[in-house]
Amino acid sequence: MAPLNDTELFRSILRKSTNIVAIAGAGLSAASGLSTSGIPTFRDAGGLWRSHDAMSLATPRAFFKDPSRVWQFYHYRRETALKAAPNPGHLALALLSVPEHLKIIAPEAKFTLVTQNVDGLSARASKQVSPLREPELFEMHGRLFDTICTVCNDRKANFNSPICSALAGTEDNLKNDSNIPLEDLPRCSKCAGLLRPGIVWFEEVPHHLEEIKKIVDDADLALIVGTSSTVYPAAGYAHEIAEHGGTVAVFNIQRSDNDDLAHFLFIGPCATTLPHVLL
Ligand SMILES: CC(C)NC(=O)[C@H](Cc1c[nH]c2ccccc12)NC(=O)[C@H](CCCC/N=C(/NCCC(=O)O)S[C@H]1O[C@H](COP(=O)(O)OP(=O)(O)OC[C@H]2O[C@@H](n3cnc4c(N)ncnc43)[C@H](O)[C@@H]2O)[C@@H](O)[C@H]1O)NC(=O)OCc1ccccc1
Ligand SMILES: [Zn+2]
Repeated sequence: MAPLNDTELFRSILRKSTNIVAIAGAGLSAASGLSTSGIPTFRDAGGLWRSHDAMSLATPRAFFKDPSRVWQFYHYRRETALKAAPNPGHLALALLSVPEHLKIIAPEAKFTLVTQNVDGLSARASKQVSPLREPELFEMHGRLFDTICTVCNDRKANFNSPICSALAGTEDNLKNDSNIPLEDLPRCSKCAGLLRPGIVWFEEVPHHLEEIKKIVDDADLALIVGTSSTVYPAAGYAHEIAEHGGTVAVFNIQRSDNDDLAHFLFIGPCATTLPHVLL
């Protein structure tokens, strides 16, 4: 059956739901960048950064082969995210984490946000709408603003800009790589070992898989927001929820792989559709 975009009907199902989970992707942050094109999604610009395929840079092999290049890639994304701010889409989802608000639109429900984004904008949105509360948020692919030591495994939050002087200004050069010596790349304050970004790269196991599995198993309503649903295990959750009789609502600027199993499809920029449907 073709997915519906009947907001009233969706709201009646939302009101009766008990376990709501949102699965978010790069499209949620698309509207947050300063430049008109916002924060590029992986697909924007053909998924390229400089002349490199962004996904091929997001692997342990790429990092250990050329840490200078991969650090320039993540430095560029850190600086872009630092200049960005949560958009109304982030805020609409963050409000679902506020019990007083959730009680109004879904009296019996629990809400959890699972994001594939590493830009930290959903966490910032939650801080904005409820400063004192730890958001029900799982950043399953890691955080741009975490570092991990490749020697002693120390994980730290690091919002320094630039994260090290050798990377300063490289974010503006969208053409060529500069070859930064290993000793000038971000180093561990404990053992001076080489730091890597606190990101889950391809072939690496995502975070919080156990907790997320329980939430997906219990979910009776899934909001699939701004994702092409091409990367697993995240891309499989909507299927699992539809299979056990849950309702799936897709929010995307265009048709995407998950539409065939969607009960609701809200086409448009999710910074507009999410507040419109949820608030
Ligand atoms: C390419 C794909 C086929 N490969 C995988 O899925 C691989 C391999 C694999 C595992 N299982 C499989 C099963 C089948 C096939 C392959 C696999 N998965 C892995 O390697 C995972 C790890 C994957 C994580 C990799 N790291 C990321 N990110 C951090 C890095 C970084 O950010 O640099 S993935 C990264 O890419 C994905 C990009 O997708 P989207 O976010 O959806 O972005 P995209 O640009 O594609 O689409 C944007 C969408 O938004 C829409 N949009 C745009 N603007 C708007 C707008 N304004 N409003 C609304 N919508 C909008 C567009 O229309 C579009 O639909 C995200 O997940 C993102 O986090 N690890 C793993 O499997 O480990 C082993 C394991 C696992 C479990 C248990 C034991 C062992
Ligand atoms: Zn260390």
